[in-house]
Amino acid sequence: SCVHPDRPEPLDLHLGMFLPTLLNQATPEQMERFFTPAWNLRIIGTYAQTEMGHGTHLRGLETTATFDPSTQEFVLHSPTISSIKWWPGGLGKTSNHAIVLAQLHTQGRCHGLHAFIVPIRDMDTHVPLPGVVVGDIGPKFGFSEVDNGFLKLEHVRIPLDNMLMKFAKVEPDGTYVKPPSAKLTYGMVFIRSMIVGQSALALAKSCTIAIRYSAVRHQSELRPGEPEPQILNYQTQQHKLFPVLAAAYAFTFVGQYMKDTYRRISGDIHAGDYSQLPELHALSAGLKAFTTWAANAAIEVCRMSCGGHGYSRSSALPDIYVEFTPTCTYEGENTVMMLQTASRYLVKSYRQASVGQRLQGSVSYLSEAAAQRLRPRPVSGGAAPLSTQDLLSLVHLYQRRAASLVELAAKSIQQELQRGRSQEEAWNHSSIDLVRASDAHCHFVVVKLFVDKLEQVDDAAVKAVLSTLALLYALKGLADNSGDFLQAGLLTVPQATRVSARIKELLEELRPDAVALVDAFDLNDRKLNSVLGRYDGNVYEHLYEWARQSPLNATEVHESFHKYLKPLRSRL
Ligand SMILES: CCCCCCCCC/C=C/C(=O)SCCNC(=O)CCNC(=O)[C@H](O)C(C)(C)COP(=O)(O)OP(=O)(O)OC[C@H]1O[C@@H](n2cnc3c(N)ncnc32)[C@H](O)[C@@H]1OP(=O)(O)O
Ligand SMILES: Cc1cc2nc3c(=O)[nH]c(=O)nc-3n(C[C@H](O)[C@H](O)[C@H](O)COP(=O)(O)OP(=O)(O)OC[C@H]3O[C@@H](n4cnc5c(N)ncnc54)[C@H](O)[C@@H]3O)c2cc1C
Repeated sequence: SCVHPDRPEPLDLHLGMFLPTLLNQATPEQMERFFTPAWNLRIIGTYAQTEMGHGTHLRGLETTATFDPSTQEFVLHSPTISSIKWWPGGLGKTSNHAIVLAQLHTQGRCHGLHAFIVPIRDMDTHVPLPGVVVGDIGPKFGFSEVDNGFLKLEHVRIPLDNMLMKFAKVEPDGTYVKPPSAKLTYGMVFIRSMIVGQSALALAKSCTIAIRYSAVRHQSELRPGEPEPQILNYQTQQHKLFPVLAAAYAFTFVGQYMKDTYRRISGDIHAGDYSQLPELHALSAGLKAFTTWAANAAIEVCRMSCGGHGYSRSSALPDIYVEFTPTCTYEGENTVMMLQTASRYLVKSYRQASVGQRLQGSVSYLSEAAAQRLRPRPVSGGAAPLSTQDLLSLVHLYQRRAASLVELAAKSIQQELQRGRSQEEAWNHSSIDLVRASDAHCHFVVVKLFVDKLEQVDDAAVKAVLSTLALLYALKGLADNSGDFLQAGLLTVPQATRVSARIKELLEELRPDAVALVDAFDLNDRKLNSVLGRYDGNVYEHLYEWARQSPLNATEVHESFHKYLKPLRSRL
């Protein structure tokens, strides 16, 4: 992706959404007219979909685009205060165009959300155009480099061929031509797929900083009379950081898989084959939510594992957190994405498998589970023997947990319906189960992809240490979610005890390779921008140097002494 992955920038939306949306939804003529100047930064655009009143509920968006056949124009309008476009990155002060998502009205009928290219500022003076009220939405939790903005459109007219018409069309007489698939206008699959790789990068940066720092930080006493040990020798420190390290590798492989899958399926879509779009949507929505939630929590674990210095901006961990955390909200709020994966894919696949349909792709295990349900259950009914060494058996355990939770969610809906609830109410009263099912499905996909990746590793030593990481990732996930596995009859209490013991062994096994494993991410000091995570480990001298550079230290006596303290003293 041409987007600068390190720090948010005002051009992120232009590069990360405006250009890709043109590539996906513009006609060849529109590419000529808009893509070329946009590539040369003459046109700078943003993606204006969210409004003050709606971000998730796309069908509830209020901005209208009404076709006027007498002038061959669309009239773009914000009818209410809640319809004002709100949040788009780069909208406040940077962009001179916006791709505006609006409800299309033509010949007296509404045809739902479509994309329109709307000039918002004069190309030379950058002054907002007539009918355009635009500005910045004000300070935020972070993203201070980005002018997230608001946009109020007051009967702004744009030409007919400013509607992105690769799929849907409006004829000069106002006739609406449907797209080959209504789902093509949703978009956002590209960026959700890319965000999975961003989760991996955020984890790699955070655990590189925390593990390197834990190797140079000495604190307290392990054996009386001996020098203070590296804090990386404490089991609790390893228990915090090594699962994050394992997840960083896991998500790196998943991020690559997601990118490859996006490329493959979007290629099919451009060739007119839309059959894989549901799988791509479900996978990108689910993995975006799963990996961002996990990474978001892990960044904080890394920060707190660095003690006080972790809280200093010199560590870079506060900035990594502040810049990463909105990924759980934007591009599809995580809970909503998990519900999409469950409701629009997993439960639908479960029902198809229950009537004997052979499923493909990431849900093929549901067919196996359906066939299993038809076979007589073993008398023992107990959990199968558990190997804490055999990765393939662990993948199978995750698969069975996912199948069990999808079945539990589907049965919950059925029970709610039998209680007389409506479809919508039955789904809403099962949504906790639906999110759990999606989470388990994504967790299975991540574990499976990690293990599949090992098959491609030839170097025996590398394969051995990656296998140890994969085992730790799988067993830690099993321990953290043991309730699911116990409830599904996939784990016994003695087995759970063995898992905990095995995790401790793995932490010890990984200790000698921990620093080499973060060095392998090859994140140079400029990219890390962290005093604690410096490659040379020379933390204290650079921490002192960093503090000395603080603006507050520009003068020995700060002006506040003369302005406030001294006058205050004289009045006491
Ligand atoms: C890295 C660089 C950083 C670059 C820097 C990035 C900086 C951050 C920029 C942030 C930008 C943004 O946030 S942009 C704004 C992001 N906003 C969102 O993502 C909005 C989230 N909300 C939604 O997507 C929708 O409201 C959704 C939740 C899907 C519900 O919509 P609907 O009710 O219309 O749809 P449903 O009835 O649920 O589903 C109808 C059918 O459409 C399918 N469907 C739904 N969405 C689909 C989709 N996207 N693609 C394909 N198919 C889809 C479903 O599977 C259903 O298929 P069938 O079952 O077969 O019918
Ligand atoms: C830093 C940042 C940058 C952004 N950049 C852009 C941009 O460039 N362009 C753009 O168009 N937008 C952008 N957005 C907006 C973003 O896409 C929305 O904030 C996001 O889609 C969530 O929608 P919302 O804010 O309406 O939250 P809501 O949907 O109101 O979420 C609030 C709560 O309601 C819950 N909820 C909502 N619907 C359901 C449901 N159906 N079932 C269960 N629970 C539900 C959610 O889970 C959440 O807990 C950005 C946001 C941020 C924070």
